[in-house]
Amino acid sequence: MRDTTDQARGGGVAGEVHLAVRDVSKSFGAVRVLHGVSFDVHRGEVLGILGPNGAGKTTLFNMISGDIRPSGGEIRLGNVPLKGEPPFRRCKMGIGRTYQIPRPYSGMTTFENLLVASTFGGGRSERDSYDFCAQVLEECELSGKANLRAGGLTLLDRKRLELARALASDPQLLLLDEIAGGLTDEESGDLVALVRRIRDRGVTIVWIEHVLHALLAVADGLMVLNFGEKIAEGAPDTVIADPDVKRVYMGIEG
Ligand SMILES: Nc1ncnc2c1ncn2[C@@H]1O[C@H](COP(=O)(O)OP(=O)(O)OP(=O)(O)O)[C@@H](O)[C@H]1O
Repeated sequence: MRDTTDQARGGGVAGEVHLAVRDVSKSFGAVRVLHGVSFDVHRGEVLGILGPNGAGKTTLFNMISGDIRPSGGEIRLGNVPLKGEPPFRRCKMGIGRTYQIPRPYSGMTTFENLLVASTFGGGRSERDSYDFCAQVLEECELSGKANLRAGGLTLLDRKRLELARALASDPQLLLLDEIAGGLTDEESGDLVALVRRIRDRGVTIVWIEHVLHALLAVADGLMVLNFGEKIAEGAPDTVIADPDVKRVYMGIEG
């Protein structure tokens, strides 16, 4: 049985603010990486985050997941300030994430990787985890790979496993960091279909991605970062037509 209530895990009503980021900044020593970034993500929404290399996108995720602390500002899950909550608590509160470079336990099987995420990350009992992880494997089209060592999987399957591990903690807010990078068009199409299925279950998704067509296929809204500052936010069509975005992100002079 879970040791956290649905409310404590950020359970709530579709459409309400699920994640609130307010005036968040981060500096590493004298290097300012993010400055005064604010945005909301509504429950059930898919927000895509774009920005050139080094814009501060992953740093933002690291602060939401609790891997690093902001230098200033506030992050709230619903109405709950996340300040002071360590990553494992945030995971139990319903925040799941993937890493840009997949981080499976390579010596364990695919299924064992999910069990670890489900029991330690999601707080499920081992007994409950077996059925739950089998469902996640099926959803991520990894059932046939359940007993293979994670270290021997193809790139697509490693990306699927990275996503499956995040899902095994049963998140209500899922942070995806460049899961389509390096895949063929067909493979990234499969991944988009999977992200849509997860969204259709009501999971809120924030997706950092350079593969624009993958993001545009599923995002309800886009936000663009450049040199640590938000330069655009809104409906996908409006954002990609924005002259600043074209110049900065796509290298097109308007
Ligand atoms: N722990 C750290 N110490 C010092 N500098 C860091 C640290 N983490 C990130 N940075 C710097 O912060 C900046 C933003 O990095 P970040 O990884 O957030 O960018 P990004 O937008 O995710 O880029 P990419 O698209 O290449 O993944 C970079 O200049 C990076 O070198």
